[in-house]
Amino acid sequence: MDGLPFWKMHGLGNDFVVLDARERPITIHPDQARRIANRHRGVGFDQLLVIEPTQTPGADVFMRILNADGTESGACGNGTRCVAALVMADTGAETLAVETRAGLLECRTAPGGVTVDMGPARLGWQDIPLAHEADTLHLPVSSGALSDPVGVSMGNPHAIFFVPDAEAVQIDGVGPVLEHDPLFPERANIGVVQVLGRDRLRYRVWERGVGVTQACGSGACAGAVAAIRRGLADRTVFVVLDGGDLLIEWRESDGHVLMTGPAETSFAGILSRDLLDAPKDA
Ligand SMILES: N[C@H](CCC[C@H](N)C(=O)O)C(=O)O
Repeated sequence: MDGLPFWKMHGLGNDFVVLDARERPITIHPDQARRIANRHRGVGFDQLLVIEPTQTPGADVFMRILNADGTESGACGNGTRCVAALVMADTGAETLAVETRAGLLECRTAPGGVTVDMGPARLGWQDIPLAHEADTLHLPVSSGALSDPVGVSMGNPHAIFFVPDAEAVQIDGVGPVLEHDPLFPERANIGVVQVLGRDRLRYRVWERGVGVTQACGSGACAGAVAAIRRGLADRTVFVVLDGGDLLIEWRESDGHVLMTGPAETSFAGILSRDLLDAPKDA
């Protein structure tokens, strides 16, 4: 059966369909992405990641990131670990430079998985971006019991709300409302953080273009940066997500955020032509 090979991978349960376009171009339209993302009629994924060649000096590959709703993202931390693990296993390299829309991410093998330099945390209101000037340490947006978040971009927009009990938040209720708040012209990933200690944060997420996921690497980075900016955590913290823990360091010397965690392959498969030639209204 003619079709398109893929790998199904995940980082702490944040799951991906990975396509390798290094040898031949692959174009996935938003409606095709939505069809493949469908967990009943397709394969199912939080993000679809396409590995592409790049001419950018210093970069080894380009990684295109599509959310389950077909929208593009500039960052995907868990996905970057998975793509890096796949390509490094293929080439035998111990390091890899992954280019995304948001910049060049240096990856290296680490005990238990992969360390990614996610680049600098972007803290200015235009970087998030916001619809108008605001103090990114105290954003003027709220819904239900959530209010007064910190805005951080890791190449994608995040609003981080601090709560006394992360498990008590009805994130599938407030998440979609906040994701689409007019303060966020490009929408936003919505994170809730409960501080467990100066070196440990509990983080749950409503992802832009996806919904509730088991983990969000860029969100864990944003949550750590937000907690450190608020004086609630030290510069190296464990972030406890539904799917497991990530180690995050917000490096003092250059403001870069380092994320270390697992990258796992579930299976390899073939996307059938039926799925790829999906009707345009999929
Ligand atoms: N799961 C990804 C985040 C994807 C963010 C995406 N939902 C967006 O539109 O920014 C991560 O591990 O960083």
